[in-house]
Amino acid sequence: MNMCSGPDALKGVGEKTKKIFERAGIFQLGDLLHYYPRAYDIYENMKSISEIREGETAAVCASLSCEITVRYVKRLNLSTVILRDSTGCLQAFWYNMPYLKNTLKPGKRYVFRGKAVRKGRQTALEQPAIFDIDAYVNIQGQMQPLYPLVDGLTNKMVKKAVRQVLDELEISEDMLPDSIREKWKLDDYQHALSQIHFPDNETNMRQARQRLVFDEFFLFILALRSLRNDRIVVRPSFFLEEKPVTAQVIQNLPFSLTAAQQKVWRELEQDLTGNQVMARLIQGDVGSGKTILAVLALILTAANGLQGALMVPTEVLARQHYESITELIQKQALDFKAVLLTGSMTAKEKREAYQKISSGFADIIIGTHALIQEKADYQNLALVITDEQHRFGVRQREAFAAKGITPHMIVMSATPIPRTLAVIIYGDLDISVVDELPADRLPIKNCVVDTSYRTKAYAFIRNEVEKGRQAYVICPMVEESESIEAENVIAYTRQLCESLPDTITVEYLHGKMKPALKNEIMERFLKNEIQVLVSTTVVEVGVNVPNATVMMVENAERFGLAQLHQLRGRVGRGKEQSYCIMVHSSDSKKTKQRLEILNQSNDGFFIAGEDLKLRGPGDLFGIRQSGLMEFRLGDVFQDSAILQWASEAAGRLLETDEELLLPEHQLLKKKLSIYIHGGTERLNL
Ligand SMILES: Nc1ncnc2c1ncn2[C@@H]1O[C@H](COP(=O)(O)OP(=O)(O)OP(=O)(O)O)[C@@H](O)[C@H]1O
Repeated sequence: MNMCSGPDALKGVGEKTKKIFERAGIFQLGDLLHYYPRAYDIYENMKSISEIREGETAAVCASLSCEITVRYVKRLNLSTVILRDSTGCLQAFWYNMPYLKNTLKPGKRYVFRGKAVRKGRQTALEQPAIFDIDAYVNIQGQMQPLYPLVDGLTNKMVKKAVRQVLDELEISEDMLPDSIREKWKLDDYQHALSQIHFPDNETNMRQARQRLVFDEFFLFILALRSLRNDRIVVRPSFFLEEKPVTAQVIQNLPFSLTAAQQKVWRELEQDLTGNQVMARLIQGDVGSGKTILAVLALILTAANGLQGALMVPTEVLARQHYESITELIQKQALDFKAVLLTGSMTAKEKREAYQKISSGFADIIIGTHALIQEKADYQNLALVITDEQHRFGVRQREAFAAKGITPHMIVMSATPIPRTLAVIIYGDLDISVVDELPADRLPIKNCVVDTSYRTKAYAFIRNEVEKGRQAYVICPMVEESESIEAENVIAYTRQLCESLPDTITVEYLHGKMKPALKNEIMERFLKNEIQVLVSTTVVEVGVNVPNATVMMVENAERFGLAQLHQLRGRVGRGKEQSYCIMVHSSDSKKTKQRLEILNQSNDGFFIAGEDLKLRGPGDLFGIRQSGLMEFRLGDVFQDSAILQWASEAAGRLLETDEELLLPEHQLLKKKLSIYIHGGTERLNL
C-alpha cells in the first residue's frame, strides 16, 4: 500500500466502496490527504438532562428507563425511548434504526449526543449518536472533521480512511525550503496535514490551514511566473494587421459601444497587431459587455486569414455564443465561418468539426474544453479567448503550448477583484478593465425576503410573464448529493407549476441533465417558449437572455455574495426594469446582514469588499466568496494576506534560483512540474 494505491487498498474497502470514493474524486490514497474537512464538530462536554435547552446539540450521560418501542409513522420506522439521569427524563427518538432495540440495554448508561428539538409539548433528542462513556470521554472537547460527502459516502468512512493513511503511509518531504517556512512561520507539511484533519485545537488547525493555503497559492504563482517567462521570449509566428471590417461591425451593431468598451477594444487591437504574443485579461462586471470585445478580436483574426477560438466553461454557453456569433455573421453579411465543438456532440459531428478546423475552413471556433483535446488540430490558430480563466487555468493554457501553438490569449473575467490581488493572480497577464455598464440599463431592484413571501413572489413573476418577460428561479446546489440537487429542482418545478397558471411554461435545468436536453431547454428559454426556468447554478456564468427580468434565488443564504452577484447578473441585461428576489430561510442576523449588502448595491467591487469586512478573518470554512478559482482551500479574497506572502516568497525564490536548480528545490520543482503539466502523477504525495 502506498500513496498511489487505490482506495481499495484500505482495510474493509472493496470494489463497491472504492467506486463511492471515486465519485468524491478520491482515486488514490494520496488524494485523501487533500480531501479537506469542510468544517469541524466539537464534542461538547456532557450535560445533565435538566440543563438541556431546545435547539442546541447536546451530549447527555443517561440510561434507558424502559425498553425501546418501535412503530411505523408515515411509513418511517420510529424508535422511541425515555432517557433518565439523576436530574430528570428526556425522550430520544431515531428513524429507521429498529435494531437499537436489541443493542441498547435498559439500565446501562451511555452517552447520547444529538439535537434537542421540540416534539409535541416536550423537548426530545433527535437521532442521537450513541457512545460508550469511556469512548466519549476520550473525544470530549476535541475537534472532529466533517467532510464533504457524496451519495453513499459517510463521514465515518472518510475519517477512518484518512486516519489510516496518516498513520500508516509515509508523507513526502516538505517541498518548501526552510528559509520560506521560517520567514512566514509556516507549519511543517506533515504536521499541517495531520492537523487539518485531526486538529489538537483551533490554533493548530488555523496554522495548518494557513500552510496548506500557502502551498496552493505558491505553486499557482510559480506556475504563472514560468508561463510569463515563456511568453516574453515568444514572438508570434504570424502577424495581424488592422482591418476595416471591425470598424464596420461596430458601426452596424444595434448599440454603440460604451467608452470603456472602446478603450479596451483599442488596447486589444494594438496588442493583436503588435509583435509580441498577447496575454491580456479583460475584467468587467457582469453585463458590462465583454462578449462583443471577444467577438471583435475573433473577427480581426479571421479577417487576417487566421483562426481564433473561444473556449467557455459550459456547453450551454458555448452554444449560446456560437449562435449569437453566427447570427452576427449572417446579419452583417460577413464572409467568415464559425464552427462549434463541444464534448457532447456525436462522433460524426465532432469528426466534421475537426475536419473543418484542420483544413482551415473554420475561421472562428467556439467550444468547451473539447477545443484543447488531442484530436483538435488547428490549421493556423492565432487567438484563444477563454472565458473565466479560473475554470481552465494554467494547465489548459499549457495544453495549447504543447500543440506547438503560441496564440494570442485573451481571458475574460467578471470576478471583481481588487487591483493589488489581480496583479498577483493574473501575474502573467496585462489587464484591461471595462469599468462602465451600457447606458440604457436600469439598476436592478432588489429585495431580501423570507419564505413567507413566496406566494407574493410567484404573483410578481406571473405579472412580469404576462407583460412578456421571463424569470429564473434558482434552487441551491446541495453539495452533499448530486441526485438530491436534481430532485430539488424537479420537486420545486412541480410545486411552482401548481402555483402558476397553465399558460406559463415552467421547466427545469440542472447540471446532471444530458447536454442535448440542457441545450434544448436553454434554446427554448431563449426563444421565450419557456417563461420560467427553475435551475441550479448552471446558469451562473455568462448566460444571456436579455428578456429575462426576474431572478429569484431560493435559500440565498447558501450562496457566496460574489456568486449571488453573478446570478443576479443574468437579469438586467436589456432595457427593461429587472428584479432580484433573494429568499432566505435562515433567522440568523449575519445572513440578513450579508444579503443586505447585495440589496444596497449592484456593484461587484463594492460587494466583494463589504462581504470581506463582514466575515472577518475568523470565517475559515464559510461559504467561499469565489467558487471560481481552482484552489481547494484558499480563497483569494479571504486569504489575501497569504496570497501576498506567497507572491513575495515566489519572487525571492526565483531571484536566487530562477531555474530551480539547487538541490533543496528539487522536490518543489517536481511538484511544480506536476502542477503545470498534470498527467498521471498526482500532487498528493
Ligand atoms: N454598449 C452596449 N450597449 C447596449 N447593450 C450592450 C452593449 N454592449 C453589450 N451589450 C449587450 O449587453 C448584454 C450583456 O453583454 P455581455 O453578454 O457581453 O456581458 P458580459 O460582460 O459578458 O457579462 P457576463 O460576465 O455576465 O457574462 C448583451 O445582450 C449585449 O448584447
